[in-house]
Amino acid sequence: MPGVPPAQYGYFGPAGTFTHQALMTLPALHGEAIPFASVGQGLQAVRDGEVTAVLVPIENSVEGGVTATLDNLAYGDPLVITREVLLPVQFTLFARPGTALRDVRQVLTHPHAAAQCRDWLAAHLPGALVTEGGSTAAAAAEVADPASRYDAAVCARVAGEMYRLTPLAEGIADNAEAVTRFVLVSRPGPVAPPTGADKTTLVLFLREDHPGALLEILEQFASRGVNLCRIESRPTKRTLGDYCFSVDAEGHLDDARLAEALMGLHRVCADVVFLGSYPRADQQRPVIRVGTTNDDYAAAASWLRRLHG
Ligand SMILES: O=C(O)C(=O)Cc1ccccc1
Repeated sequence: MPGVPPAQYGYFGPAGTFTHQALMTLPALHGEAIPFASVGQGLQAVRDGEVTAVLVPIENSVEGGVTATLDNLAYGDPLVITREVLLPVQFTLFARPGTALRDVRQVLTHPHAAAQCRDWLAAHLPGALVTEGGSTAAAAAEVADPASRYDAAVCARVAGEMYRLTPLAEGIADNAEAVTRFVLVSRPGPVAPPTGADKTTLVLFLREDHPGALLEILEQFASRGVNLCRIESRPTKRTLGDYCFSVDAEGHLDDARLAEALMGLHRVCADVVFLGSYPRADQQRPVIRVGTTNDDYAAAASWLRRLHG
């Protein structure tokens, strides 16, 4: 179409990262894929309008939350999640051609990859120093340089092949079932309509520390029949012991039970950051409890109006 610039999608790169592979599973995103060396740089490029959206890792089934992503979304200028992608991750140890496993003294990889292969590395390379760097693919690129001090990288098979490295050991994750969750992040805009299997991400700041403060937050969800699929505390970075809560709730902003829970949270919290309602990657629909459908809420509201006579 003349005059309309093609969309540009950023991802946590370089080429060959797990995030890059996750982006490839979204063929509906037509546009140029642009790598960013850090989550922060990618998210800033969205804020600055350099790219339409960026794909970043947010959570791993073994290692937990990706704090660089959670904190940037919680404390940076407003952004929203519009999609999520789940990717099973498998790790391979790659070295420069000619290097044998017994020659490996220094290993470079991403912190989440190091954490997920910790037992294997301790058992098979007990004397090796494991250094955590930018990304798994950046580690592969570094190891490919003959002048590098690193002998091996833990990365995806595609990354090792891309940089013409030699696989020394495949499937080295301590948990073969590990899955990483990635989110596509855009500037705030109209929320896409519900699909019936949606998630809403929020960051909740307590008004003041008091007994039952967390219970008060949880009650807003529980009393409206809203299930949570993730909750974790993150330091507010103001003072030691001061936390906010990063939450994924089942449902969409257009679901009356979730909207009512949000209004309740707005009353009891100092701040509620809305990070988007988007379709669940697993398409799992919520169990809807009796009395919590949109029709139930509408009927309750019209009953209340009728009380005026
Ligand atoms: O470094 C990468 O390849 C990433 O995309 C981040 C990451 C690292 C380990 C597991 C999943 C995602």
